[in-house]
Amino acid sequence: QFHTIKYEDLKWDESLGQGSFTRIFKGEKTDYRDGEKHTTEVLLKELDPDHKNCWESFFEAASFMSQISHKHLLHVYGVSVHGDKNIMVQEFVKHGALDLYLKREKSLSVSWKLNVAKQLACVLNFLEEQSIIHGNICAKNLLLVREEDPSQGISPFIKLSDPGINVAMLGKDVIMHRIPWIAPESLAAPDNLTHECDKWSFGATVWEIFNNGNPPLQDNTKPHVFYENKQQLPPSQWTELADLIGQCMSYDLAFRPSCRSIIRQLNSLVTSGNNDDHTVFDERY
Ligand SMILES: N#Cc1ccc(Nc2nc(N)cc(-n3ccc(CO)n3)n2)cc1
Repeated sequence: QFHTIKYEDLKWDESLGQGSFTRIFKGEKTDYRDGEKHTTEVLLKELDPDHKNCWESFFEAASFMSQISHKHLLHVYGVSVHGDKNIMVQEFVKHGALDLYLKREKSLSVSWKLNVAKQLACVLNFLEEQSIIHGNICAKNLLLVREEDPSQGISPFIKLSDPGINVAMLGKDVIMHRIPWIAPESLAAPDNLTHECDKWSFGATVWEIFNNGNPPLQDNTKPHVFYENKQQLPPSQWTELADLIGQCMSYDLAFRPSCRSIIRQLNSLVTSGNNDDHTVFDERY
């Protein structure tokens, strides 16, 4: 269910950091087509050898990404296994993960943020139509293919990355670190994710996007208390935005909006031009 790539056709360049249980490197893959040698720039995502028991879930994520294609879904070329190394070979996305970009770029406009949120809603809708659950939607798993260039009228372009190791495979402590992105009902039953779980995570991710990648919970917050007390993330001063995030992050999953409603509400959140000046979240959060 996915393409296997020969280890000797891969070349490792610089390390680009690490996700949870994985290390990522810039690299190249070589393939020989119609007698010619083609070299492609790739992202090599290595599963940590001390988590090799998760290799099935790691490759499940790869096959998940290989089975469907959408303009806002990351392309996965295939996988390579060499000794105790499990490697997922992905398209190299120029500007990397959105969580770091949000933290770095402090003056992103509200229309930039709205545009990115709409792209995420679009791929969320596509996944729901394909009855596919991602299970790990967050700014860390959004990749920035193209920066905006207002002078050329070029808007940002994002892709959703693979979901990584299935949350059911992860220990309790790791699941705790997924609060507040993981839906509350998934804490108790991480092995039966629903489309509603992805909507909860969508709400938390939109919150991140509009909050410049600031951490949703203060370090001193005990994660499980947040759900026990049915707490919400600090609301935006932009009421319509706060309402949408609040609907997606309903503790009662029946109250979470359909993807169509999410898209409709995002489209009605027109940037009335002047809301770029006032802060959508006040600075103390
Ligand atoms: N400096 C810098 C820099 C770093 C990465 C990229 N590119 C890229 N391409 C992908 N296909 C996936 C990722 N990821 C990054 C985190 C995760 C975790 O999921 N993936 N980064 C480009 C520049």
